[in-house]
Amino acid sequence: MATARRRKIVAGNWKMNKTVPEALALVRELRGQVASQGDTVEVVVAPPFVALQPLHVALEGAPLALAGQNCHWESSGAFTGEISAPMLAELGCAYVIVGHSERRQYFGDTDEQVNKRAKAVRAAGMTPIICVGETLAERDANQTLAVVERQVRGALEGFEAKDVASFVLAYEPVWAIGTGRNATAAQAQEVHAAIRGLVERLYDGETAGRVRIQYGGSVKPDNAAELLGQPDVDGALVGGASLKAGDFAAIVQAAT
Ligand SMILES: O=C(CO)COP(=O)(O)O
Repeated sequence: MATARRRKIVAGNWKMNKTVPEALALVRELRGQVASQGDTVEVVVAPPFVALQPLHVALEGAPLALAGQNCHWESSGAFTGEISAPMLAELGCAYVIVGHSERRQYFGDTDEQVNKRAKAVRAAGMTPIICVGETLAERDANQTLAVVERQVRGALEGFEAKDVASFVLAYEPVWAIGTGRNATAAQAQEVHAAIRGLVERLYDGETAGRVRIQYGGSVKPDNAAELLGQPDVDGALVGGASLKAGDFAAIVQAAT
């Protein structure tokens, strides 16, 4: 497999948190704290949709990219309450998270829908951050690699190597999300290596060497360095700890 030098990517998934004034205050703080890491680590924030436009303006020239937390697969139409990929691109988003386990659990997102969303993101010129991960019951039943493989295959269906090489995959074990119980570095590395191996089988070594794989699930300042130090862990997708500038900046620092 090609040993490409992958630039680490740390993204904050704010989920349904922060009003617009709170979002502006958080990025104002963050901007100062992550400014110097901008070259070695890519830093991304994914606020609620309503904060995207004000943050787009506030982040002008800052080393912080914007992401949407989800999008619909059609570009427009009668889909009340939905947001399309071109709408997110217009607001300056470089990334869109698709297939987050909360979408799969609470809103019924299927592998096929995740694939359609990822295609819409790519077609709009952005990069999908495709989330996969097993539940505790699946891990206990030794199904982890089978579940993750099914999700990755489903999400990547119909994509070519050149697309996938630029994508971000995020391994987020469901049992580690918001629980304070992170996967150990060894558990994360095992699944990340399996995902990279699968990308090599589906595409080629060059693509597998370039695709970036984030770990997510209770990433905090005190466990980030060990997780991010694993050879196949190319960044972090951070929930709770991304809501505090100091904690998020410390995780970004751990990625440098
Ligand atoms: O779901 C996550 C990021 O997408 C992880 O959330 P926590 O960091 O709060 O566990």
